[in-house]
Amino acid sequence: MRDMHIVQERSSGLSEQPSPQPLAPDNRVEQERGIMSENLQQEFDLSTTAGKLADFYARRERSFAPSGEAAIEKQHARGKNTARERIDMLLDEGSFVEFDALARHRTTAFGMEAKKPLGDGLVSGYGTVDGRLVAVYSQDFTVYGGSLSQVNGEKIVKVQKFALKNGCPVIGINDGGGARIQEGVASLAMFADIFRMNVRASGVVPQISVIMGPCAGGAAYSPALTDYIIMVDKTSHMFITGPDVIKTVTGEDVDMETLGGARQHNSVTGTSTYLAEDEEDAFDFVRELLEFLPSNNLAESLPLEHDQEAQVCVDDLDLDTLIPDSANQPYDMRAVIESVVDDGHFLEMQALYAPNVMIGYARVEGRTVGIVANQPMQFAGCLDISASEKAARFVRHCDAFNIPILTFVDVPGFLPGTDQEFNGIIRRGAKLLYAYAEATVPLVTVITRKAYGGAYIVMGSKKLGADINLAWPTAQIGVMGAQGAVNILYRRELAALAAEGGDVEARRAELITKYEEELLNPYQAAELGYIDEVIAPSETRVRIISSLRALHDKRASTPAKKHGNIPL
Ligand SMILES: CC(C)(COP(=O)(O)OP(=O)(O)OC[C@H]1O[C@@H](n2cnc3c(N)ncnc32)[C@H](O)[C@@H]1OP(=O)(O)O)[C@@H](O)C(=O)NCCC(=O)NCCSC(=O)CC(=O)O
Repeated sequence: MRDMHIVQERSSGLSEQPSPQPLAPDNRVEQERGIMSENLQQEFDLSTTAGKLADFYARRERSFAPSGEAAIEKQHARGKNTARERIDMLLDEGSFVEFDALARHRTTAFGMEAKKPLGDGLVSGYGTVDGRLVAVYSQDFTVYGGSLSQVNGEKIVKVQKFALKNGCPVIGINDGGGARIQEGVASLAMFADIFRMNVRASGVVPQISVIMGPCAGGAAYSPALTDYIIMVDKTSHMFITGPDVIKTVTGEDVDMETLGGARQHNSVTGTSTYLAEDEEDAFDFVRELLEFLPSNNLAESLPLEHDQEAQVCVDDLDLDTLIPDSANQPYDMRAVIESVVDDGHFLEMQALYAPNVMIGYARVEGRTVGIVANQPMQFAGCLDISASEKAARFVRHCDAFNIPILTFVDVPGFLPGTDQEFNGIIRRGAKLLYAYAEATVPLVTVITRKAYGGAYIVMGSKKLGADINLAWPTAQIGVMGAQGAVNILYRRELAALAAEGGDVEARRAELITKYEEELLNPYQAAELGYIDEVIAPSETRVRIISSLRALHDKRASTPAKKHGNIPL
């Protein structure tokens, strides 16, 4: 019989799967066997069973710190945890089962045969988070700077395949110097295998990358192919070419933090999903994210207990006074989201990037929903290139993993300007159209105020495929805002009035009021069936509950094809 840890599960409220049984012995067991580290280098009598076991335990013990204690201290001094400590921080206690702990590189170049640390710079295997299976790998910076070798690349591919076969998320913890220089193309080629597996797994199992050190060159492209990238403030850096190469080629001076620090990738490039304060915060975020996600594209995310009342309650009434009388005055769309989801809890993704649109997860009656919402507090909620791409990728992710999407609309249009036009808003804004139009998951859209022009169509409109479209009495659904419409429709009349010396502004104001009353409301859309129901704001939570109940078993089919051709 084997000695094993008792697997201690986090108490999460999730219904739990049987956990894998860990094999790694704890220290007490090792002590009883009398083979603690001071004895590790001794010779064993391999002609006896006891000697073979002692030799095995010694090898395994060595694999836990392949570069020795000094290297671990150096890693700590950098403000970073080791590859193993990180896995322990992420997984349920004692649940980690390691693969390939005894793997070694096969390179002889540059005297490398003299240094063949066990595990070859990567700790990998499987374990559980909140009792649910995950595959994991973690680069060990203490071994050749965590660089990617042929052997540790094969280890990564092994856990990717394991995740794909067993339908579990795969989490990669990155802390490495890219391709192992001494191995040349043997190392480079492994990137291709890893990228291909990233692409095969895309849309099948959730893929999460946690960046906890350098992640440069080719190494940056594997995280880029995954669904989420979590970066730790100050200690993580991603870039394709580093400061030295940039200086040589372009003459630009740039430091690591400015080039590829966590803040840059969270607020400017949109590469990162979450800016973690420290490593603990990063893993807290990953665990919470995993709670919202299904394990694979054929599974549902696990429902949690909830105490939602399916009828309007006192707290719901706050929404009836949220929308300002003036259409130009902003309000916080987050208040709408928080008032309709369970416990007011919204886990926002990419909060620092393109904040004019918010994306993230919440629950309704205990079940995961994806949320896409214009934010009138930022650029008046306009859609621009960054917001369109951010929301498009999220919609496609939710669709791939069967997560219903709630869309909250207050959008005055696409952001005007030559900057947007020259940077390709036609092509890049079309991504969001594409994403909504191809989505087959339940789609529920609520228009709170402005829904103008093409942006109205994009944001989960009825004809684009949404299942249930709701609007508040404050909704303004039209081709454009009143000012712009009046200036176009009555240009001649207003010019003639100006030439006669008449009161142009008074007439303009009169025409604006007429346009607003006749066309900027939800009722024309409701007459045409593009809005299924006009509801009081306070009825929104209850109506979302009933909509999602009704759509739970939605079936939708799409024509057979290899794949579409989304504008990229
Ligand atoms: C990753 C780093 C920023 C970390 O800098 P630090 O100052 O923190 O640490 P350091 O330089 O002392 O490195 C720690 C140990 O790791 C080793 N080391 C670092 N990177 C390595 C690599 N790619 N291959 C083999 N060993 C490597 C160092 O020699 C050192 O070994 P020891 O402890 O024995 O002294 C830097 O080492 C670095 O810039 N490395 C090279 C990155 C790179 O250019 N990679 C190739 C990318 S090309 C690629 O991936 C393909 C492509 O893009 O096309």
